[in-house]
Amino acid sequence: MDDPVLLTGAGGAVGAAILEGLEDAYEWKLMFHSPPAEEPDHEYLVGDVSSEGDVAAAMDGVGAVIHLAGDPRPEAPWDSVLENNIDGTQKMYEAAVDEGVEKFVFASSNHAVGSFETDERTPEMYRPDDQYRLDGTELPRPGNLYGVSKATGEVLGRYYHDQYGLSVCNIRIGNLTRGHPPIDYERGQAMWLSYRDCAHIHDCALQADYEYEIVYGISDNDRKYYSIERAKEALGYDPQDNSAHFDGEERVAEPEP
Ligand SMILES: NC(=O)C1=CN([C@@H]2O[C@H](COP(=O)(O)OP(=O)(O)OC[C@H]3O[C@@H](n4cnc5c(N)ncnc54)[C@H](O)[C@@H]3O)[C@@H](O)[C@H]2O)C=CC1
Ligand SMILES: O=C1O[C@H](COP(=O)(O)O)[C@@H](O)[C@H](O)[C@H]1O
Repeated sequence: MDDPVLLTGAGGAVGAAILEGLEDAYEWKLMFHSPPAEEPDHEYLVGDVSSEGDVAAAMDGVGAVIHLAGDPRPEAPWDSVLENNIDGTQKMYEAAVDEGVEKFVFASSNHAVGSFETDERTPEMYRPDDQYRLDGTELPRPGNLYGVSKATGEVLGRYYHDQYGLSVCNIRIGNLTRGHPPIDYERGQAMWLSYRDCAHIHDCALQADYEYEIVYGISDNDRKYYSIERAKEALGYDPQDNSAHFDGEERVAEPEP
Protein backbone atom coordinates (compact mmCIF):
# COMPACT_ATOMS: atom_id res chain seq x y z
CA MET A 1 0.00 0.00 0.00
CA ASP A 2 1.91 3.05 -1.25
CA ASP A 3 -0.84 5.61 -0.78
CA PRO A 4 -1.76 6.90 2.69
CA VAL A 5 -4.15 4.84 4.79
CA LEU A 6 -7.02 6.67 6.48
CA LEU A 7 -7.66 5.53 10.06
CA THR A 8 -10.91 6.84 11.52
CA GLY A 9 -11.51 6.58 15.25
CA ALA A 10 -7.76 6.97 15.62
CA GLY A 11 -8.06 8.23 19.18
CA GLY A 12 -9.78 5.08 20.46
CA ALA A 13 -8.62 1.73 21.84
CA VAL A 14 -8.56 -0.19 18.54
CA GLY A 15 -6.84 2.76 16.87
CA ALA A 16 -4.17 2.71 19.60
CA ALA A 17 -3.55 -1.02 19.10
CA ILE A 18 -3.19 -0.55 15.33
CA LEU A 19 -0.92 2.47 15.60
CA GLU A 20 1.27 0.88 18.28
CA GLY A 21 1.84 -2.17 16.09
CA LEU A 22 1.96 -0.58 12.66
CA GLU A 23 3.19 2.97 13.33
CA ASP A 24 5.98 2.78 10.74
CA ALA A 25 4.40 0.29 8.35
CA TYR A 26 2.12 2.78 6.56
CA GLU A 27 1.77 6.43 5.75
CA TRP A 28 -1.16 7.17 8.04
CA LYS A 29 -3.83 9.83 7.78
CA LEU A 30 -5.61 9.93 11.12
CA MET A 31 -9.14 11.13 11.77
CA PHE A 32 -10.02 12.20 15.31
CA HIS A 33 -13.39 13.27 16.61
CA SER A 34 -11.89 15.88 18.92
CA PRO A 35 -8.41 17.41 18.96
CA PRO A 36 -5.80 14.90 20.23
CA ALA A 37 -4.11 15.66 23.57
CA GLU A 38 -0.66 15.25 22.00
CA GLU A 39 0.44 16.27 18.51
CA PRO A 40 0.42 13.03 16.42
CA ASP A 41 3.48 12.05 14.36
CA HIS A 42 1.21 11.60 11.34
CA GLU A 43 -0.99 13.72 9.14
CA TYR A 44 -4.32 14.14 10.88
CA LEU A 45 -7.62 15.97 10.90
CA VAL A 46 -10.49 16.45 13.30
CA GLY A 47 -13.96 15.68 12.01
CA ASP A 48 -17.20 13.80 12.23
CA VAL A 49 -18.00 10.83 9.99
CA SER A 50 -21.59 11.97 9.73
CA SER A 51 -20.42 15.19 8.01
CA GLU A 52 -20.02 14.86 4.24
CA GLY A 53 -17.48 17.66 4.17
CA ASP A 54 -15.34 16.18 6.96
CA VAL A 55 -15.42 12.77 5.34
CA ALA A 56 -14.46 14.15 1.90
CA ALA A 57 -11.50 15.99 3.46
CA ALA A 58 -10.45 12.84 5.33
CA MET A 59 -10.66 10.67 2.19
CA ASP A 60 -8.68 13.06 0.00
CA GLY A 61 -5.55 11.34 -1.33
CA VAL A 62 -5.88 8.02 0.49
CA GLY A 63 -5.66 4.53 -1.07
CA ALA A 64 -7.18 2.48 1.75
CA VAL A 65 -9.37 2.96 4.79
CA ILE A 66 -9.62 1.37 8.21
CA HIS A 67 -12.94 2.61 9.50
CA LEU A 68 -13.20 2.37 13.29
CA ALA A 69 -15.09 5.55 14.18
CA GLY A 70 -18.47 5.08 15.75
CA ASP A 71 -20.33 4.54 18.97
CA PRO A 72 -18.84 1.30 20.38
CA ARG A 73 -21.24 0.82 23.29
CA PRO A 74 -23.29 -2.39 23.16
CA GLU A 75 -26.06 -0.45 24.94
CA ALA A 76 -25.89 2.55 22.58
CA PRO A 77 -29.31 3.98 21.71
CA TRP A 78 -30.76 3.98 18.20
CA ASP A 79 -30.26 7.71 17.58
CA SER A 80 -26.57 7.39 18.22
CA VAL A 81 -25.91 4.22 16.19
CA LEU A 82 -28.05 5.56 13.36
CA GLU A 83 -25.98 8.73 13.09
CA ASN A 84 -22.48 7.62 14.09
CA ASN A 85 -22.40 4.02 12.91
CA ILE A 86 -24.87 3.62 10.05
CA ASP A 87 -25.01 7.06 8.44
CA GLY A 88 -21.33 7.64 9.21
CA THR A 89 -20.33 4.37 7.55
CA GLN A 90 -22.48 5.04 4.47
CA LYS A 91 -20.86 8.46 4.07
CA MET A 92 -17.43 6.86 4.40
CA TYR A 93 -18.21 4.32 1.67
CA GLU A 94 -19.65 6.96 -0.66
CA ALA A 95 -16.55 9.13 -0.25
CA ALA A 96 -14.28 6.09 -0.68
CA VAL A 97 -15.91 5.38 -4.05
CA ASP A 98 -15.54 9.03 -5.11
CA GLU A 99 -11.85 8.90 -4.20
CA GLY A 100 -11.24 5.55 -5.95
CA VAL A 101 -10.08 3.87 -2.74
CA GLU A 102 -8.96 0.24 -3.24
CA LYS A 103 -9.57 -1.32 0.18
CA PHE A 104 -12.04 -0.65 2.94
CA VAL A 105 -11.61 -2.41 6.28
CA PHE A 106 -14.63 -2.12 8.55
CA ALA A 107 -14.66 -2.61 12.33
CA SER A 108 -17.61 -4.93 12.75
CA SER A 109 -18.32 -6.66 16.03
CA ASN A 110 -19.13 -9.83 17.87
CA HIS A 111 -22.40 -8.05 18.68
CA ALA A 112 -23.50 -8.47 15.04
CA VAL A 113 -24.00 -12.14 15.95
CA GLY A 114 -24.72 -11.87 19.68
CA SER A 115 -28.07 -13.68 19.55
CA PHE A 116 -26.37 -16.96 18.62
CA GLU A 117 -25.42 -17.06 22.31
CA THR A 118 -28.67 -18.64 23.39
CA ASP A 119 -29.52 -19.90 26.87
CA GLU A 120 -29.18 -23.47 25.54
CA ARG A 121 -25.64 -22.89 24.23
CA THR A 122 -24.22 -20.80 27.06
CA PRO A 123 -22.02 -20.95 29.04
CA GLU A 124 -20.78 -24.23 27.44
CA MET A 125 -19.96 -22.51 24.13
CA TYR A 126 -17.43 -20.31 25.91
CA ARG A 127 -15.43 -23.33 27.10
CA PRO A 128 -12.34 -24.93 25.50
CA ASP A 129 -13.85 -28.37 24.89
CA ASP A 130 -16.99 -27.03 23.15
CA GLN A 131 -16.94 -27.42 19.36
CA TYR A 132 -19.60 -24.84 18.42
CA ARG A 133 -18.21 -22.36 15.87
CA LEU A 134 -19.49 -19.38 13.94
CA ASP A 135 -17.40 -18.92 10.80
CA GLY A 136 -18.65 -15.73 9.14
CA THR A 137 -20.93 -17.46 6.61
CA GLU A 138 -23.91 -17.29 8.99
CA LEU A 139 -26.44 -14.46 8.70
CA PRO A 140 -26.10 -11.69 11.28
CA ARG A 141 -28.07 -12.21 14.47
CA PRO A 142 -27.57 -9.07 16.57
CA GLY A 143 -28.49 -8.96 20.23
CA ASN A 144 -28.77 -5.18 20.49
CA LEU A 145 -29.16 -2.08 18.32
CA TYR A 146 -25.41 -1.56 18.31
CA GLY A 147 -25.13 -5.04 16.77
CA VAL A 148 -27.79 -4.07 14.23
CA SER A 149 -25.63 -1.08 13.24
CA LYS A 150 -22.59 -3.32 12.77
CA ALA A 151 -24.56 -5.83 10.68
CA THR A 152 -25.79 -2.87 8.62
CA GLY A 153 -22.19 -1.74 8.12
CA GLU A 154 -21.38 -5.19 6.74
CA VAL A 155 -24.31 -4.99 4.32
CA LEU A 156 -23.28 -1.49 3.21
CA GLY A 157 -19.88 -2.97 2.40
CA ARG A 158 -21.52 -5.75 0.40
CA TYR A 159 -23.40 -3.14 -1.66
CA TYR A 160 -20.37 -0.93 -2.27
CA HIS A 161 -18.27 -3.97 -3.19
CA ASP A 162 -20.83 -5.39 -5.60
CA GLN A 163 -21.77 -2.11 -7.24
CA TYR A 164 -18.46 -0.23 -7.17
CA GLY A 165 -15.76 -2.89 -6.86
CA LEU A 166 -14.08 -1.85 -3.61
CA SER A 167 -12.32 -4.67 -1.76
CA VAL A 168 -14.10 -4.90 1.58
CA CYS A 169 -13.01 -6.71 4.73
CA ASN A 170 -15.35 -6.76 7.72
CA ILE A 171 -13.54 -7.76 10.90
CA ARG A 172 -15.94 -8.93 13.59
CA ILE A 173 -13.75 -7.83 16.46
CA GLY A 174 -14.09 -9.75 19.72
CA ASN A 175 -12.97 -8.16 22.97
CA LEU A 176 -9.81 -6.08 22.74
CA THR A 177 -7.96 -5.61 26.01
CA ARG A 178 -4.44 -4.43 26.63
CA GLY A 179 -1.83 -6.70 28.23
CA HIS A 180 -4.00 -9.62 29.30
CA PRO A 181 -7.42 -11.12 28.60
CA PRO A 182 -10.51 -10.07 30.55
CA ILE A 183 -10.48 -11.53 34.06
CA ASP A 184 -13.35 -13.67 35.44
CA TYR A 185 -15.21 -13.31 32.13
CA GLU A 186 -15.39 -16.58 30.15
CA ARG A 187 -17.13 -14.98 27.19
CA GLY A 188 -14.52 -12.22 27.01
CA GLN A 189 -11.68 -14.75 27.22
CA ALA A 190 -13.26 -16.74 24.36
CA MET A 191 -13.30 -13.67 22.11
CA TRP A 192 -10.14 -12.00 23.40
CA LEU A 193 -8.13 -10.02 20.84
CA SER A 194 -4.69 -8.97 22.04
CA TYR A 195 -3.24 -5.65 20.97
CA ARG A 196 -0.57 -7.27 18.79
CA ASP A 197 -3.04 -9.63 17.09
CA CYS A 198 -5.31 -6.64 16.51
CA ALA A 199 -2.53 -4.75 14.73
CA HIS A 200 -1.58 -7.90 12.80
CA ILE A 201 -5.08 -8.69 11.51
CA HIS A 202 -5.50 -5.11 10.29
CA ASP A 203 -2.09 -5.31 8.61
CA CYS A 204 -3.24 -8.54 6.91
CA ALA A 205 -6.45 -6.84 5.78
CA LEU A 206 -4.43 -4.03 4.19
CA GLN A 207 -2.00 -6.43 2.46
CA ALA A 208 -4.11 -9.37 1.26
CA ASP A 209 -6.02 -9.61 -2.03
CA TYR A 210 -9.73 -10.30 -1.60
CA GLU A 211 -13.16 -9.29 -2.84
CA TYR A 212 -15.60 -9.21 0.11
CA GLU A 213 -14.81 -10.88 3.40
CA ILE A 214 -16.32 -11.32 6.85
CA VAL A 215 -13.78 -12.64 9.34
CA TYR A 216 -13.57 -12.93 13.11
CA GLY A 217 -10.94 -10.85 14.84
CA ILE A 218 -9.95 -12.82 17.93
CA SER A 219 -6.66 -14.24 19.17
CA ASP A 220 -5.99 -17.99 18.89
CA ASN A 221 -7.75 -18.70 22.18
CA ASP A 222 -8.27 -22.28 23.40
CA ARG A 223 -11.74 -21.13 24.32
CA LYS A 224 -13.43 -19.94 21.17
CA TYR A 225 -16.78 -20.06 19.40
CA TYR A 226 -15.63 -17.95 16.46
CA SER A 227 -13.58 -19.73 13.82
CA ILE A 228 -10.43 -17.92 12.71
CA GLU A 229 -9.98 -20.21 9.69
CA ARG A 230 -11.37 -17.71 7.19
CA ALA A 231 -9.08 -14.96 8.52
CA LYS A 232 -6.15 -17.36 8.08
CA GLU A 233 -7.19 -18.44 4.57
CA ALA A 234 -8.29 -15.13 3.10
CA LEU A 235 -5.91 -12.77 4.90
CA GLY A 236 -2.97 -14.88 6.05
CA TYR A 237 -3.78 -14.09 9.69
CA ASP A 238 -1.33 -15.78 12.06
CA PRO A 239 -2.29 -14.81 15.63
CA GLN A 240 0.31 -15.08 18.40
CA ASP A 241 -1.78 -14.83 21.55
CA ASN A 242 -4.14 -17.13 23.44
CA SER A 243 -6.18 -16.22 26.50
CA ALA A 244 -5.35 -19.68 27.94
CA HIS A 245 -1.75 -18.54 28.34
CA PHE A 246 -2.77 -16.18 31.14
CA ASP A 247 -3.67 -16.61 34.76
CA GLY A 248 -5.37 -13.33 35.55
CA GLU A 249 -2.93 -10.61 34.54
CA GLU A 250 0.02 -13.00 34.53
CA ARG A 251 1.32 -14.68 31.37
CA VAL A 252 1.94 -18.31 32.36
CA ALA A 253 2.81 -19.80 28.95
CA GLU A 254 4.56 -18.55 25.85
CA PRO A 255 3.13 -18.79 22.33
CA GLU A 256 4.24 -21.87 20.36
CA PRO A 257 7.33 -21.02 18.29
N1 LIG B 1 -12.84 -2.44 21.54
C1 LIG B 1 -13.43 -3.59 21.20
O1 LIG B 1 -13.23 -4.63 21.85
C2 LIG B 1 -14.31 -3.64 19.99
C3 LIG B 1 -14.49 -2.56 19.14
N2 LIG B 1 -15.27 -2.68 18.02
C4 LIG B 1 -15.44 -1.56 17.11
O2 LIG B 1 -14.18 -0.98 16.82
C5 LIG B 1 -14.32 0.42 16.65
C6 LIG B 1 -13.38 1.14 17.60
O3 LIG B 1 -13.75 0.79 18.93
P1 LIG B 1 -12.93 1.31 20.19
O4 LIG B 1 -11.61 1.79 19.76
O5 LIG B 1 -13.03 0.26 21.22
O6 LIG B 1 -13.86 2.51 20.64
P2 LIG B 1 -13.42 3.94 21.16
O7 LIG B 1 -14.62 4.60 21.70
O8 LIG B 1 -12.22 3.80 22.04
O9 LIG B 1 -13.00 4.64 19.80
C7 LIG B 1 -13.94 5.05 18.86
C8 LIG B 1 -13.50 6.39 18.33
O10 LIG B 1 -14.43 6.83 17.36
C9 LIG B 1 -14.65 8.22 17.55
N3 LIG B 1 -15.96 8.57 17.02
C10 LIG B 1 -17.17 8.22 17.52
N4 LIG B 1 -18.15 8.77 16.78
C11 LIG B 1 -17.54 9.47 15.79
C12 LIG B 1 -18.02 10.25 14.71
N5 LIG B 1 -19.33 10.45 14.51
N6 LIG B 1 -17.12 10.82 13.88
C13 LIG B 1 -15.77 10.64 14.09
N7 LIG B 1 -15.27 9.92 15.10
C14 LIG B 1 -16.15 9.34 15.94
C15 LIG B 1 -14.55 8.42 19.05
O11 LIG B 1 -14.24 9.76 19.36
C16 LIG B 1 -13.45 7.45 19.44
O12 LIG B 1 -12.17 8.06 19.42
C17 LIG B 1 -15.78 0.75 16.90
O13 LIG B 1 -16.43 0.86 15.66
C18 LIG B 1 -16.30 -0.44 17.68
O14 LIG B 1 -17.66 -0.64 17.44
C19 LIG B 1 -15.88 -3.85 17.69
C20 LIG B 1 -15.77 -4.93 18.51
C21 LIG B 1 -14.98 -4.94 19.72
O1 LIG C 1 -18.27 -4.52 20.00
C1 LIG C 1 -17.82 -4.44 21.12
O2 LIG C 1 -17.54 -5.58 21.81
C2 LIG C 1 -16.71 -5.56 22.97
C3 LIG C 1 -16.93 -6.88 23.71
O3 LIG C 1 -18.29 -6.98 24.07
P1 LIG C 1 -18.74 -7.17 25.59
O4 LIG C 1 -20.22 -7.37 25.50
O5 LIG C 1 -18.03 -8.38 26.09
O6 LIG C 1 -18.31 -5.95 26.36
C4 LIG C 1 -17.04 -4.35 23.83
O7 LIG C 1 -16.22 -4.31 24.99
C5 LIG C 1 -16.85 -3.10 22.98
O8 LIG C 1 -17.17 -1.94 23.72
C6 LIG C 1 -17.79 -3.15 21.80
O9 LIG C 1 -17.50 -2.08 20.94
